[in-house]
Amino acid sequence: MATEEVDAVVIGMGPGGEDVAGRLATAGLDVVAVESRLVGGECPYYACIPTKMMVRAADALGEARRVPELAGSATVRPDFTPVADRIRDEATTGWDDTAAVERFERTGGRLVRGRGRITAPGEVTVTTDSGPRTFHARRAIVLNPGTEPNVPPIDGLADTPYWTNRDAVAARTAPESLLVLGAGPVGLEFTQVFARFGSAVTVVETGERILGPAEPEASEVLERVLRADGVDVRCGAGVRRVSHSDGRFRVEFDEGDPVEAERLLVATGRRTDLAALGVGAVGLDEAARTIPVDERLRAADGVWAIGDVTGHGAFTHTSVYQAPIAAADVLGEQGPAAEYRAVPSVTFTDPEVGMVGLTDKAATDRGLRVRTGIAHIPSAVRGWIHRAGNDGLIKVVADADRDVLVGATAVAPGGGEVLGALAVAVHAEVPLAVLRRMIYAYPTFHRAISSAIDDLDAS
Ligand SMILES: Cc1cc2nc3c(=O)[nH]c(=O)nc-3n(C[C@H](O)[C@H](O)[C@H](O)COP(=O)(O)OP(=O)(O)OC[C@H]3O[C@@H](n4cnc5c(N)ncnc54)[C@H](O)[C@@H]3O)c2cc1C
Ligand SMILES: NC(=O)c1ccc[n+]([C@@H]2O[C@H](COP(=O)([O-])OP(=O)(O)OC[C@H]3O[C@@H](n4cnc5c(N)ncnc54)[C@H](O)[C@@H]3O)[C@@H](O)[C@H]2O)c1
Repeated sequence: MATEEVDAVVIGMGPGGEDVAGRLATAGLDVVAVESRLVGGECPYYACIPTKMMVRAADALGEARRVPELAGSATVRPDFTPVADRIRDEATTGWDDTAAVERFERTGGRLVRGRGRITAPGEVTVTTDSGPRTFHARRAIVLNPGTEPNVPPIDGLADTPYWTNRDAVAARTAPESLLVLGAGPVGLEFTQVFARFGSAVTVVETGERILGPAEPEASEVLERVLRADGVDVRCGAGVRRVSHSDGRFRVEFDEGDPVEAERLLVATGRRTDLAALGVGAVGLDEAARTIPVDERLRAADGVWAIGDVTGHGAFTHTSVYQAPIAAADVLGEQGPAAEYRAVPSVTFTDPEVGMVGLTDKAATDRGLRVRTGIAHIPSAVRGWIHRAGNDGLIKVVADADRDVLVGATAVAPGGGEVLGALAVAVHAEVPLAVLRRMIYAYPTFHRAISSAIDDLDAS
């Protein structure tokens, strides 16, 4: 088998891989991109985009149900078909990546469909349907393998037709009943969507609260809202056994009664497989979960890594933030280095949970002298006007020694949008004195930021 000489090989065409491969090819490099599934990765076909189409529809149902409290009457009869059609036709084109492949090939790059593995320094071997192909990358190997759903080793689970996010986004109907394992962002977005479409949903979390890494006050608000949506929320619950018969799942717990449901969604986090990627060949730890990278995304000599696998936040915006930095470094160009003090994230429930920087606990664990302030949305003017669906709060975390915000959480209608101002404050390390004297539009949800900062002063 002859080795093919190229300038760069990109393994994995997630959002970041697609970006970096396109940039390198546009710059004139001979680029081979290796993708085993769909060009574009998890986000457009199985994650961000289809789930947010679901969320948009579920939000419309949620708002319509608030009409009686605010504006007369409305009859809501949920139908999942428009959502399923939109995901199939608009978001994923029937899970077909032709347009993305053509977009990449227009940059001059070549796509090789198959699984890539580093087989020696500078060498990638791709297992394709027509046999292995080996490439020698003169300048760079860029790794963007993303993550796979993590399926816990629960007795019986592997033998059942459980769903992961990849199955749930392809649903044609909302199940009559759904049991969700895991109350992280994935589990909670699906939980609320299907609950609002009429499924009887139970969400089971081994941790002591939902959305564990968030501020506890955010978890509390969201749990209350989910319960009001009719969701059975079970925290601190150990699953002992899962079985499936006659079209129904049965889940047994370490304590308490078993639960039966038509569908079971496993949303218990993500996993990587660095051994399969062959990173040991370039001196990296194959047993690790993530690939450590420097501020230019360098992982080893001639190897860069971007996206979820770097462990800097499993978000599309992280992957596409890192991609141009890595591409510039491969091309030997000057440019800004990666900084992660203000990585934002939004869990797109209603209310949205926007977070940036450090939580109170994370800042305290780092040894900072922390002060926090909270403003509750229902008692802010806009929240009071909003009434139905006004659950939420803004919590700010300040470094008392430097008088800047190091983290913030916005749980609110449009909490992800409210987060924008807080993300600027944390990223740019805007002095608290400046945040105190600026003008916040009246009556907006984001005006509650100034109340949270006042609360900080009072604490
Ligand atoms: C249900 C869900 C909802 C989400 N919602 C959001 C959201 O709203 N906002 C947000 O920012 N993030 C969201 N995320 C996270 C987001 O999907 C990821 O962070 C994003 O896809 C970026 O991942 P990535 O670039 O690391 O690679 P991925 O998108 O995971 O793509 C990696 C690609 O590499 C390929 N690959 C892997 N190994 C190999 C190999 N050896 N050879 C060839 N190809 C390989 C895979 O097939 C895949 O296509 C969500 C995730 C899930 C699961
Ligand atoms: N809106 C967004 O930006 C968005 C949306 C979805 C996902 N994501 C990203 O995708 C990643 C994966 O999300 P996720 O929610 O799958 O993972 P996660 O790791 O955030 O949450 C998984 C949850 O499952 C629980 N769990 C683990 N084992 C369990 C078991 N056996 N039974 C019950 N619960 C169990 C964990 O305690 C945890 O709370 C996240 O890191 C997030 O960054 C982002």
